[in-house]
Amino acid sequence: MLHFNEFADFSSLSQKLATQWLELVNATPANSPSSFALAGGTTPAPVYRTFDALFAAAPSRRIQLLATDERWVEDADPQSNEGLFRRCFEHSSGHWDLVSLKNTEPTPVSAVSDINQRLTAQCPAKFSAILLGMGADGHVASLFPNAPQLLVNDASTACVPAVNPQTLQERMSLSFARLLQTERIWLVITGAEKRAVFDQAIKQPSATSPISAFLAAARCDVEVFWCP
Ligand SMILES: O=C1O[C@H](COP(=O)(O)O)[C@@H](O)[C@H](O)[C@H]1O
Repeated sequence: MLHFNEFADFSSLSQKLATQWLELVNATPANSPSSFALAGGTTPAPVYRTFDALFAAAPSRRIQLLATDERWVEDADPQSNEGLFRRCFEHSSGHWDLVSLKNTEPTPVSAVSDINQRLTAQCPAKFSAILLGMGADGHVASLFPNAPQLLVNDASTACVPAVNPQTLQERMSLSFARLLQTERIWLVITGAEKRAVFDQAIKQPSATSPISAFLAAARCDVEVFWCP
C-alpha cells in the first residue's frame, strides 16, 4: 500500500518521520534489534539530525544502520554517505552500529564479494525499514536508469558495484533484491521536479526507471514523505 504524506516544509517532514522512526525502534522487542538502511545524498540530513536528538534523549535499544549505497571515497570526504551518518548521528553514537558498505579494496568491484558476505552475516533477513532517497533522474540508492545492476534481482546478491553515469564516481549499492527485503519503505523527496518524476513512475511504470521498478516490486507499505 502506498501512502503519500505532504508537508509544508522539511522541518515538519523531519519531525514526523523521526518521531515515527523512534516509535518503531521502541516497539521492537529488545531481543531483535532493528536495522535501518538509509539513503545518503543531500536530502535526508535534517531527518537524521532530528532522529539523533530524539534517540539520544531516550535510547531504549541499540539499532543497526547501514547505507543504501556508498561512494568509494574516504569517510572524511564530504561525498561519503557513511561519513554523513557519523556526523548526523553523533549524539546517539553509542547506541547504533554501522555495517559498512566499504573496505580497504581499491574498487567496489574488487570489494563486492567481501561486502556481500559481511551483509549476509551481519544484517537480518529483512530490514525494519529502508529510508530511500531519489535522484531527479529517478535513481534510488546507486541503481541508475538503464544500469545493468537494476536487473540483479537475486536474493543471494546483497550488494552490487555501480558507477554514477554523470560523474563516473564508483559506488557500492545495496542490490535491488536486498532493498526489497524490508518491512517498510520510507521515500523522502522534495521539490516539484522530483514530485513529477515520482508521479510519472506511478502513472507509467517502466522497468528502466529505478524508482518505478522498485515501487512496482515493493511487497510492503511504502510511505512517501514530500514537501515543496
Ligand atoms: O547518489 C545518491 O543520490 C540519491 C539522491 O540524492 P539527493 O542528493 O538528490 O538527495 C540518494 O538517495 C543516494 O543515497 C545517493 O547516494
